[in-house]
Amino acid sequence: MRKIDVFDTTLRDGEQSPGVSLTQEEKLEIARQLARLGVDIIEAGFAASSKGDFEAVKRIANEVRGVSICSLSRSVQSDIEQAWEALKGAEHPRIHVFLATSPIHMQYKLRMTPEQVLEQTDAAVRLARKFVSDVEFSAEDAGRSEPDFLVKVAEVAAKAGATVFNVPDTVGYLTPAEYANLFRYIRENAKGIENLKLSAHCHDDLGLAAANTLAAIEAGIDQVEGTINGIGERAGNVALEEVALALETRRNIYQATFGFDLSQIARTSRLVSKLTGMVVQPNKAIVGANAFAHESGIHQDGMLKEKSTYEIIRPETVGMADTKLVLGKHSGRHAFKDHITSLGYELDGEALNVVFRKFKELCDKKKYVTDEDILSLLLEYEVDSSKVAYRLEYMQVSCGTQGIPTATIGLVDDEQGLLQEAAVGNGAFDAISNAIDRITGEQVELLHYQIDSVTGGHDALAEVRIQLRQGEIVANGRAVSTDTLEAGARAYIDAINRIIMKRMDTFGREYRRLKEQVNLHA
Ligand SMILES: CC(=O)SCCNC(=O)CCNC(=O)[C@H](O)C(C)(C)COP(=O)(O)OP(=O)(O)OC[C@H]1O[C@@H](n2cnc3c(N)ncnc32)[C@H](O)[C@@H]1OP(=O)(O)O
Ligand SMILES: CC(C)C(=O)C(=O)O
Repeated sequence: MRKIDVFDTTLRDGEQSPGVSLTQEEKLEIARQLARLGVDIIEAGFAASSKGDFEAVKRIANEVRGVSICSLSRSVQSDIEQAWEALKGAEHPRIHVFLATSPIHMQYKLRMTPEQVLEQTDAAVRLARKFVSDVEFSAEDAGRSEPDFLVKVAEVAAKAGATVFNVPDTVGYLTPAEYANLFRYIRENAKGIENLKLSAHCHDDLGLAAANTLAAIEAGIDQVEGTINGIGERAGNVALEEVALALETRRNIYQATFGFDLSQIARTSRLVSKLTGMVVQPNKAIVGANAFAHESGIHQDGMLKEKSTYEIIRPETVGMADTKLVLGKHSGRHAFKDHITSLGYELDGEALNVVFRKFKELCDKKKYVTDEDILSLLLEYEVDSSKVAYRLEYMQVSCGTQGIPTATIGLVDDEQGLLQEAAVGNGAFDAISNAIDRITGEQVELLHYQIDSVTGGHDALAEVRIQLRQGEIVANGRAVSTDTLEAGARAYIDAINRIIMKRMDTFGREYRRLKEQVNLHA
């Protein structure tokens, strides 16, 4: 297995993401975690760019051991000197000098001729080599540079003492085949670069950063540059965790490794996301919240039977929590049953069908169905009073700032079928309860009405609890719905049904008492 050097630039190119600015402490914390992950070189910053960056590079150089610490530097004397000042305390210091080599950059940005670029490359690398034995030279915008000119730059850099020649696709322009061919071209045509390590540095402007990096690896390069979570200038850099896992999962193709402790990937990703404020998109490969989540019934069924049906990487390999079977509108009975079993419920047959149907209805109303929602459905099923008397068939409510609140209610009773009534009230719920009272003919007193949100958000389930009294009998009703008025109506009906249940039970007990008395006297 070929070992590829990993050059992490989360703290330099990653910090160039708009809006990201890390403190010294934060940079140090990330650098320590990168060392734990197993990167080979940490580009700690651009020492000459600001006092803060200088100090951060210096601290990381002094405090992080076991890895090379590097500072970026323009090909100018003062930048290189400052890089060295900052890196002095490092166990393995590297100075990374760069100069653009594409016609566009040379003409418009640097206002230099190709000859001047060659001269400055030579001078910059030679100066850096006076301070350190490890010097990387980057031909900025190599992706849009003339291959023959790059060959010349590589030769000059190698002769001046560079150890690494980086070929950045600075603007993410190349395709995988073009990038791979560029490396082959340089390796085959440049003279005296046998000891020069070739390095890939990809940006994701066309979403090709990972594909380009892998193509470069296939072309035999020695070093990969990238960032954690793919953060960086514009669309970002290649995400190192993606390449690491591609190498791991497709060893048969690449036969190369980063040598990472893969179990540190999730932790590193979370740390970088937290400290930079760059949120990881849920569907991001390897480290996104959905990367190991399965929502649809067919996939969940497959996962329950054999994980390899839909998973090419085990989440624990990268330190993520176990696979999530997310329950949603696309889930099936297998996954639903498995999930409620994990919540401590054993349902089968018709009972499972009833709760599963209610779950599907809820999924059509709510974006995310949480465990609390499911527990509410299960509770509602367990204590379903509609088996005793009334069930809500429909309700229609009219209310507003003007006019009288009015409710039309349709209840079903197994013996009498559909029963309908309308009523007005002081408010919408009052109108609803009056219409229900008309249908049931029950004389009840409302003792308590309480509404709570089961979960958060606009589509949260509302839970209504109601207490009613009829003479000596007090009964509680409870219901949940995404509609607060519907939850109120169902809770009210639930309480009435329980009053009826209790009354029947009381009559039953009285009947049994009288019957026992008659038997005693007989
Ligand atoms: C592809 C990359 O990611 S490259 C790294 C990009 N990162 C950064 O730029 C972040 C840090 N940068 C900074 O803080 C500032 O740009 C500084 C401190 C480096 C320079 O600031 P200033 O002196 O104000 O110059 P400014 O940034 O406006 O312009 C850049 C100058 O450097 C020159 N330059 C650009 N690249 C190089 C290079 N590799 N070597 C030498 N000179 C260079 C430009 O031609 C321009 O020179 P000019 O002033 O003669 O026209
Ligand atoms: C400085 C170089 C390596 C760079 O960041 C780029 O070209 O994208």
